[in-house]
Amino acid sequence: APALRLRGCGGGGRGARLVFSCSASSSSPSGEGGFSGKVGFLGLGIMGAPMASNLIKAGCDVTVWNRTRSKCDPLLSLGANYEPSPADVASSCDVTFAMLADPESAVEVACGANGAAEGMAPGKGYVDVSTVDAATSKLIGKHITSTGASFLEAPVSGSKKPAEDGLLIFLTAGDESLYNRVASLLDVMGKSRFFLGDVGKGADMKLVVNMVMGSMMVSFSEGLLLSEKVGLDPNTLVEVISQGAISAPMFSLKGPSMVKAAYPTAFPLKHQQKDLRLALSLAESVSQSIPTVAAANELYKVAKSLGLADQDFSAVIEALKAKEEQNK
Ligand SMILES: NC(=O)C1=CN([C@@H]2O[C@H](COP(=O)(O)OP(=O)(O)OC[C@H]3O[C@@H](n4cnc5c(N)ncnc54)[C@H](OP(=O)(O)O)[C@@H]3O)[C@@H](O)[C@H]2O)C=CC1
Ligand SMILES: O=CCCC(=O)O
Repeated sequence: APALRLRGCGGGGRGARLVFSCSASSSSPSGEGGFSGKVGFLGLGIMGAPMASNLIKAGCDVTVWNRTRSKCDPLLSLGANYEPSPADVASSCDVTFAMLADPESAVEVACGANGAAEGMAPGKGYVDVSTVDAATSKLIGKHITSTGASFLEAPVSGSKKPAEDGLLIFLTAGDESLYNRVASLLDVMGKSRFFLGDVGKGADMKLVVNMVMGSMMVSFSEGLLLSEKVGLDPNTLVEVISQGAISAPMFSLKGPSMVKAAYPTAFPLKHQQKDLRLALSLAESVSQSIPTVAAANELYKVAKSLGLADQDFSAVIEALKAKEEQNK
């Protein structure tokens, strides 16, 4: 019998809440209340590959596509099917997930030539788990729903390791019946899910979370460098922080390698900068001032110009080091 597992489920509508419930479907999406049908997955990068892999391992019938074809191979070895375009995946599957880099690629894959919308039809669903802004998500949703299919945005909190471990947090919004239909699939890939209302609310939540994270990383970087400059061991700073009120897994996880100037990529710096850019635009849309985020964004831009776009976002500390050098 499948093991019982605690899962957090966001309540519906406005003011979503975290309600814990027991789910008996941690390892299998099929069964009562589960998903029966074919699942498509578009975009097999750092996040998409382990998410699709977990669906396959849970027994789902998965069909994959990725712009760079070779990234499909490990999934095909696990038993996935392949289709040569997003449209072909969408037309051969009941529900299709997409995990793309940014707004431009998410729109291209969903709405472009041979895009997923071309393969959509009534009864099918499209779940975009990429991090994009609300306007992009609404545009994609409009294309998908114009075919009679349903649309759910479901960006995720959690990085490479939670994706591998099936411990992501889904921030969903859009079609609530599609949300309920794919709940068991989300539970294979994640540890909790929130339904936040109309399309755009999931994207907004994701950008707010990531803008906090991006600024935290800059502040942490400044602390590491200052501690070293005043003769403290930055490793001790990491340890002290880990025991106090500002303890965060991110600091404990990334601090030791940052001290060694190593930035193995879990969350690419270029994506963090994209999220800060989108968060700044979100804040602008409601005349909210977010000066700390604006300053952090400038540092990520400097880091990109130093050739660090594909390193982990913790490499932003190198932008501070470069500024130090300039000031000498
Ligand atoms: N990494 C992380 O920790 C997290 C990332 N995210 C978000 O998830 C999304 C994916 O992130 P991640 O997996 O890390 O990113 P990657 O850069 O590893 O993967 C990006 C994916 O997008 C595809 N892609 C890029 N441009 C195009 C295009 N023009 N047409 C078609 N496909 C394209 C890539 O294809 P190809 O292989 O051909 O390049 C690849 O499959 C991003 O929105 C990111 O912000 C969210 C939570 C955590
Ligand atoms: O978008 C990336 C989020 C990374 C994380 O939540 O650890």
